[in-house]
Amino acid sequence: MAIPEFQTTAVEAIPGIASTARGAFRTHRTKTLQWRQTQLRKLYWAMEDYQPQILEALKQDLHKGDFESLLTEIDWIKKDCLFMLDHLEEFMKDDKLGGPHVPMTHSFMKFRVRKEPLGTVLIIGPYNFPIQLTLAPLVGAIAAGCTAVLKPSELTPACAMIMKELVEKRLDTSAIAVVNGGIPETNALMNEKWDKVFFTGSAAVGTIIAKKAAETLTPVVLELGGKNPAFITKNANLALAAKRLLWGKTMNAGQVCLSQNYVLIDKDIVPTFITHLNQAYKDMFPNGAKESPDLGRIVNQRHFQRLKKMLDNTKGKIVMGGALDESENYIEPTAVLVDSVDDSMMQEESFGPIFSIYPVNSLDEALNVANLVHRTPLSLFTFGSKSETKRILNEMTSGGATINDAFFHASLNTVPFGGVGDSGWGAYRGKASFDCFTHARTISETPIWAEKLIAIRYMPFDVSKLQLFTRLTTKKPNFDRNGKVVKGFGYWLAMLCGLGGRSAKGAFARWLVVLVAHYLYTNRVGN
Ligand SMILES: NC(=O)c1ccc[n+]([C@@H]2O[C@H](COP(=O)([O-])OP(=O)(O)OC[C@H]3O[C@@H](n4cnc5c(N)ncnc54)[C@H](O)[C@@H]3O)[C@@H](O)[C@H]2O)c1
Ligand SMILES: CC1=C(/C=C/C(C)=C/C=C/C(C)=C/C=C/C=C(C)/C=C/C=C(C)/C=C/C=C(\C)C=O)C(C)(C)CCC1
Repeated sequence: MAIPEFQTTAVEAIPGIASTARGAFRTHRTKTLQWRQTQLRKLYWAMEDYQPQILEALKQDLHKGDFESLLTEIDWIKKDCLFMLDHLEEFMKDDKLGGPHVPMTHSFMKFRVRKEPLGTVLIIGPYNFPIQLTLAPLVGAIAAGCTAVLKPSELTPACAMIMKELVEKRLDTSAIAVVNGGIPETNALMNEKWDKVFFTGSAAVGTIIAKKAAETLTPVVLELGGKNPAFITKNANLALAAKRLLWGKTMNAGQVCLSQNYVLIDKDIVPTFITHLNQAYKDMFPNGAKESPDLGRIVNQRHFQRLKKMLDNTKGKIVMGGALDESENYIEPTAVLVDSVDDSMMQEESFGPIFSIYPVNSLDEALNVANLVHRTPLSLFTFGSKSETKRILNEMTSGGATINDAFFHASLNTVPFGGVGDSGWGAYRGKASFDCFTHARTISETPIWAEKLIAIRYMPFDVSKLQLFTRLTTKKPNFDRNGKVVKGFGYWLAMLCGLGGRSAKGAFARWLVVLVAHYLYTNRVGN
């Protein structure tokens, strides 16, 4: 089966496509467990059956090797479908509210949280993992019972066309559609009313999307990029740090939103680190990176030129790699030793196989620089002692973080993934994907028979009844005006009854030990 030639969707057709998806949601059929399961099962098999075409499309668009395409794109989505199918019924169930959430006075009103699909959603994908980052949000949308329109990146046209075909041939086409194109088509889509827009891409375009969505108070998820730091201290295993950080910059030719932009490293260990980096490079690419069937290419000329400009403008020194070949958008994995935060290699998001090494005098300086370059990056990486790692995690935030490695925290499709601040809003993957497209709707049910009990709320009010109500529903604070915990009579009584245990479990365990000890003592041999 050949990959169809890229074709943009007619802008005039877009309102109709959106309206069909909205209409499908209004039929309520996408809310059923059966519809969700069927679509997820069909998506799973579509990924299996279209595997050869997807592999070919990823090769055409990004020169992606089969190993990466299977691991991070095709098998990723299959795993997503299976995870959702395994947990869907459990995720869809109402959360019954009781215990600490609902006081005794409200206990007969059956408070619960119902999980409702948000409605019809728009998913806008980027080019770097074109299949994963367009279809993984779709898995969440289907699981939640939403209808969806996908807008894959036009920079990976073969993948965009395969996704269109796959959706149109295998899924419920009145509920799920693919619109192909670039800016005009995305603008036309954004002129429609959505119940959520899920955008993955650059901060610049994310800003455009968020502004437009704000006009109609449409909620948005933004999965953006960042200038991600790696910290290396004298206590790190330098050979391992070099190897693992090189991995982070070679997967998908470094076109990974999470990969390190720069490495902050103690100045005394810079030469050793560079030696290890070059050794790791030789081990990974024994015949040179360009000859490797595993290393991808930069997606297009524009991005090739963007990366070339970063290298042309640097005042730093290339200490690994440095070769470029415009004819095939090839950039060798490259490290540049820099001495200023104003360097082009520090200022721009690399999103390619190039990164900078910035020597520092101390961890204090490293933290200052990192907070200055980008205070809320998508990820950060630490290589050092436990206490240094603790300090870095405490003094600098990020969407996610990995200790002793490049972006490994994002290598699992079942744990939440997202940015913080200007590297992203919202999270998905695993249960978070279901929650992302779900409205948590609190429901209560007032029993008819309870009318007398709750008549206190009606005018004319009776203050004496309010006092009783307040006594029943209000807890006394166990702290004073200075924020200090007050250990009153209740506290000491609980401690005494619990034999010093602070929780019911602890008290139970203590009493159990006492009773067993007592039993053994009274029944001891010779008694
Ligand atoms: N956090 C994440 O999960 C994540 C994942 C991948 C990429 N990224 C980020 O995405 C960026 C690279 O991806 P990209 O180049 O595909 O991003 P991009 O922002 O250029 O494009 C993303 C999408 O927006 C559309 N688009 C582009 N310009 C537009 C405009 N002016 N108006 C409306 N829509 C427009 C594109 O067609 C595409 O579908 C990097 O910054 C990277 O860090 C983030
Ligand atoms: C436990 C047993 C074994 C050991 C198995 C081991 C150690 C397996 C290790 C597997 C590894 C290293 C897997 C790495 C996976 C990396 C992935 C999936 C990376 C994904 C990256 C992504 C999705 C990037 C996303 C980018 C984004 C969102 C932005 O641009 C055996 C096998 C030894 C024996 C049995 C028991």
